[in-house]
Amino acid sequence: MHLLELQNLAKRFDPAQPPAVDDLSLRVEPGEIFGLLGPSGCGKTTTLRMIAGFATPDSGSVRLRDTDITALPPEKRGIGLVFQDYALFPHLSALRNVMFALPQLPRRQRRARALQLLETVGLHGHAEHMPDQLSGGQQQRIAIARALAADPALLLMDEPFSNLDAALRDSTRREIRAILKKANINAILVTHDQEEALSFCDRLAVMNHGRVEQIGCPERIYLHPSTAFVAQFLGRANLLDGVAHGHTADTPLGRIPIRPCSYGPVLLSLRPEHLSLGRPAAGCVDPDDVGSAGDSEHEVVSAGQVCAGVVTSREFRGHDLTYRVEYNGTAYIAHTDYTHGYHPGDIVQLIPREPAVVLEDSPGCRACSPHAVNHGQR
Ligand SMILES: Nc1ncnc2c1ncn2[C@@H]1O[C@H](COP(=O)(O)OP(=O)(O)OP(=O)(O)O)[C@@H](O)[C@H]1O
Repeated sequence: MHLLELQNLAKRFDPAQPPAVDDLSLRVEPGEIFGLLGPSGCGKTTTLRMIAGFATPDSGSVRLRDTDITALPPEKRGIGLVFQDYALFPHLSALRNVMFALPQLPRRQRRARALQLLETVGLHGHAEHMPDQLSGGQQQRIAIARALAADPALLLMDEPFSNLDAALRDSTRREIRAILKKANINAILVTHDQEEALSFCDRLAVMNHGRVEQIGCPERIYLHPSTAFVAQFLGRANLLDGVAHGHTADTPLGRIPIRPCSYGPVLLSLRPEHLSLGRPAAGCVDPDDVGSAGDSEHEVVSAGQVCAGVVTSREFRGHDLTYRVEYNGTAYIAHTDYTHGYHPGDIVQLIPREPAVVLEDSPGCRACSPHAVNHGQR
């Protein structure tokens, strides 16, 4: 049984505009922390609001533990909510903020249950503190304790870390993931922050224009993006046109390995960390000489040759270096370790270290087997 199943959900606010959510289907499994990731306006919050019952879908259904909850009011759904602004009562202590969410219990039990929930989120020792005596991360943990008071089947978190500064955001994210996992709480995180989604979620859906572009675990989506949008939204990507011949393709960088096996015109994604730089080999082409009159030796760059470009920028990032290299009018990005000593103006070879990924937006490409270009849900 799936924990949550969204089937063909659609929502349009303005008939003159494209739908905010367009035929969206996905499943969340028990025990999972699931992410909805995408740029601003792609429909993440509208999807979350339809799950919570604050927005009514134009069509489609929401099923929680095999029960259709599409028509149920929010308070009957058994779903908890955590917002980015915590929404704590400033005049109530941490304990009383949580007790407020337990009106159904007698006072003594309320106190005991609230203390238990504070313990779950690691704030037992802060029960009597007022919200303004707590850090943003601690306030968010109280908001989570409060959302867990009703023992929800699912916790929805809308950009819960975006009000925290960078250092606190990282540690709060780690702590809250550990809390949710330890207490076996199912959660859906909405975020536009790709690093947050990759590190916090077990699986995620990447959304664009109200639709799901790809669903899968973070590694899978990062290493095997299905579309150019996913490749570029999750980090940086070099996009290359090519013609595939099975496990290789002819591209502007020469003949390079690809995956999965394909034939015909392809669009490829190559992560910057999968492109390394080297000193140009003897006989490698100086880009300024390519096609220059009277230099027959260098006039044509043959397929299969790994070619040389010019370093146009070098960005030191501590753990690695980012280079921009211009070759034949195209800028390529390469991440290398910090021991590389190239500088703007240097002539370097661009060397793919991993196979480039064939994207589903490839024009007219044929996969070697029916499933080879299916990037799947997991
Ligand atoms: N109540 C509403 N009335 C009219 N249009 C709306 C309403 N809510 C959302 N929209 C529109 O629907 C689209 C999707 O909005 P939504 O808030 O779901 O996106 P999002 O991905 O959550 O964006 P963000 O990350 O900026 O919050 C946007 O174009 C938005 O302007």
